[in-house]
Amino acid sequence: MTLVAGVDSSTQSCKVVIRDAGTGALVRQGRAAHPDGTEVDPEAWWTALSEAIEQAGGLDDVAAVSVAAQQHGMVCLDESGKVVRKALLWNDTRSARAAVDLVEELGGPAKWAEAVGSVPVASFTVSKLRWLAEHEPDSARRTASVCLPHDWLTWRLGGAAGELVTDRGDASGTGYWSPATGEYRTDLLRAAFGSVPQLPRVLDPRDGAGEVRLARDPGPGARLAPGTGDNMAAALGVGALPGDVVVSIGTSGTAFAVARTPSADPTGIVAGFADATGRFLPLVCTLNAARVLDAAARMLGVGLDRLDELALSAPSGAGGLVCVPYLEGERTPNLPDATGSLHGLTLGTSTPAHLARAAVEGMLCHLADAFDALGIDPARVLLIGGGARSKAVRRIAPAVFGRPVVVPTPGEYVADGAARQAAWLLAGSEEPPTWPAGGTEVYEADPAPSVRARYAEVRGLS
Ligand SMILES: Nc1ncnc2c1ncn2[C@@H]1O[C@H](COP(=O)(O)OP(=O)(O)O)[C@@H](O)[C@H]1O
Ligand SMILES: O=C(CO)[C@@H](O)[C@H](O)COP(=O)(O)O
Repeated sequence: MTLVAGVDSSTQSCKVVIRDAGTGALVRQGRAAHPDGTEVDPEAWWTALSEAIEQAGGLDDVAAVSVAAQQHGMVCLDESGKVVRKALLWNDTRSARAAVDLVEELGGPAKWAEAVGSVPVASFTVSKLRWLAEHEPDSARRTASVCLPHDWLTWRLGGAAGELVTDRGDASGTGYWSPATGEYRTDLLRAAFGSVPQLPRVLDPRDGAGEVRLARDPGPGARLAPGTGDNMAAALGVGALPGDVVVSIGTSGTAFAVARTPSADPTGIVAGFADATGRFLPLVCTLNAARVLDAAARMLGVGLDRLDELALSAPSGAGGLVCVPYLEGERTPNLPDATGSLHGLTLGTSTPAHLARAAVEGMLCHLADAFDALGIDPARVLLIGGGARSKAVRRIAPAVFGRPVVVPTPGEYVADGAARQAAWLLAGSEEPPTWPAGGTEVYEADPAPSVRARYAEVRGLS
């Protein structure tokens, strides 16, 4: 049996799966937590990855490894390859003003969409680099190269030697690489940052990224696949086909689809990303998703299972109580300084059950807005991510989305997608290897348009 490893280094944690390259069967797995916060020393990702690998039984018998990670994070390295400052993550909104300035300077959002398929908001690497140049000029001066979390972890796995590499999917989240032309827009980077640091070489989906070289293992190691952004890996892991929309409820909420042609939304709501197979991945991202449920459970002093029970015991629409869940500011709509709010508190709705229901419905209405913005009438809506483990989410989602939702067996689809990419590298085939599809459950419910309507009424008041 030939083994492959897939890594998901996402916002809250690092997960490693080890699978049979031929059948896709899960053999071993491990996970470790990431620190809280929107700026993180990349060394903490390395520590978590090492712990998760150890827990998964090591890589000694693994033939290929691929790393998928949270998109957009700004990792700046100096001449000697040392990290210049903590990485600013996708959900760090200090670069919001920088994004506004960049959009204005290029002549408006449509110009950016045309140039790189997306319009910068605080999340994009290009906005973070502008922020760095303006607020920490010393760090900016010491920055010899810039890469993304998955690029940096891949480089570390390769022994922190040799060139930095990335892939189309993750490069498309920088704001200075065009999915339509497949080229860096160093002119945009220079205009944003004042200079052009060294950038990772963008690999094709089937290229190799070297070999794993860990200090304790001086011999030839496993082959490294290009890796990709976590959403691109999730599309591969869940086996999304053109015609599907995937809704992921992780730290971020995302709605995305596999497309054959690049997109360029001049409103900036849909980011025109590339995927990990040579296709494209139009995507809408929110800053607030699974952690809305964590916050509601914390406020109620209960665990997530009890939150589910409470939410399911309350009436649809929570008696008019609506939660607008902008707890970390928001990216879609672009309201970086927004806060969350509750509308419709009465004596009747002041109960734990109503609050739990409002949190679940508010989070889902927010995601349904993201789904609508994609403008796709899909054959299937697939619900994945940590939040899809919630019974209340699975039961209420079809009512809020107004259509059935397909919930794949809870699993680590980002890490699985990375593992599939690693198996693809070994196979050398035209398309990724086909692994048997896992189980799914279809959830159906009567549509509840009044829940969406009430949410739409109050969302602008936040
Ligand atoms: N049963 C559950 N009910 C609700 N939320 C859950 C459940 N299990 C996990 N989660 C939430 O999912 C989130 C983690 O999801 P994940 O997709 O791993 O995030 P990320 O990839 O962004 O780190 C956490 O906020 C966690 O509380
Ligand atoms: O910024 C985006 C997508 O553009 C986020 O989806 C990040 O990629 C973080 O993902 P999770 O940690 O929530 O999976």
